[in-house]
Amino acid sequence: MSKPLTIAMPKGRIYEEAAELMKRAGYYLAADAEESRKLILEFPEQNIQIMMAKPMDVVTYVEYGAADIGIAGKDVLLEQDRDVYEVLDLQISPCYVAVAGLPDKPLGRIAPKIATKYPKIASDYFREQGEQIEIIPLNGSIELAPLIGLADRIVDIVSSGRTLRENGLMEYQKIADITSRLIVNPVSYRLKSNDIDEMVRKLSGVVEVESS
Ligand SMILES: Nc1ncnc2c1ncn2[C@@H]1O[C@H](COP(=O)(O)OP(=O)(O)OP(=O)(O)O)[C@@H](O)[C@H]1O
Ligand SMILES: O=P(O)(O)OC[C@H]1O[C@H](OP(=O)(O)OP(=O)(O)O)[C@H](O)[C@@H]1O
Repeated sequence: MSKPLTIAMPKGRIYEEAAELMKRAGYYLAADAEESRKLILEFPEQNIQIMMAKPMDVVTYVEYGAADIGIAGKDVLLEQDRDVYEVLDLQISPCYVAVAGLPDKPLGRIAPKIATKYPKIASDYFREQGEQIEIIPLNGSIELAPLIGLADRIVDIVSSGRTLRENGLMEYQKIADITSRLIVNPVSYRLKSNDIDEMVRKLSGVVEVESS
C-alpha cells in the first residue's frame, strides 16, 4: 500500500464543517475527533492520517511537508503568503475581513493605530489606500482596542456582525471575503498526485452540489 495521505485539519470552529464535507466526499475522519486529546489520528482503511492543528499553523505543516494537505481559512493564507498550492475553495466557514471602529470617527491623525491579528492584511490594505498606519498587534478580543482608546480602527473577522454590534462599533470597509481552502504541499502534489487528485475531484463534486 502507498504511504498514507497526511492532512492537517484545523481545530476549532472550522473542524466540524470540514470533517462533514470530507465525509460527504467519502472520507470518514471522525467528526468527534476534537473531543479527544489525541493530535494524530490514523484511518488505515482509508490510508489517511490526520493531525489536529491550530488553524493559523495549518499552512506551516503543509509548507514544510509535515502534512501533504491542509484546510485553512483564506484569511490565514492572505496573512501568511506561504509556498503552498491553494487547490480548492471549499466554501465553508464563510466570513470576511473588515475595517471597523467607533462610529462616525474619521481617521484624522497621521499614522492612525490599527489593532489586529492580521498585520499583513491590514498593512497591505492601508498601503493600497495610500494611508500610513501603525499596527498594534493583538491575539484576540480585538474589538476591545477602540473601546479603550488603544487603537483608532481594527482589522478583524466579521461573521454575524454580533461582536461589532454588541460593542457599539461600526464597519467602515470590507477588505476580503473569506472561506476555507484546500491547500497542498507542492512536492506531495507531484509524489502523491493520484491520491490528491482523487480527493480534490471528490471534494469538488460535493462543493458543486452544495453551492448549486
Ligand atoms: N466569526 C469568525 N471569527 C473568526 N474566524 C472565523 C469566523 N468565522 C469563520 N472563521 C474562520 O475560522 C478560522 C479561525 O478558526 P478559530 O476561531 O477556531 O481559530 P483561532 O482564531 O485560532 O481560535 P482561537 O480563538 O482559539 O485562537 C479563521 O481563520 C476563519 O477562516
Ligand atoms: O461577527 P461575529 O459573528 O460576532 O464574529 C466575529 C468575531 O469572532 C472572532 O472572534 P473569536 O470568537 O474567535 O474570539 P477572539 O476575539 O478571542 O479571537 C472575530 O475575531 C470577531 O471578534
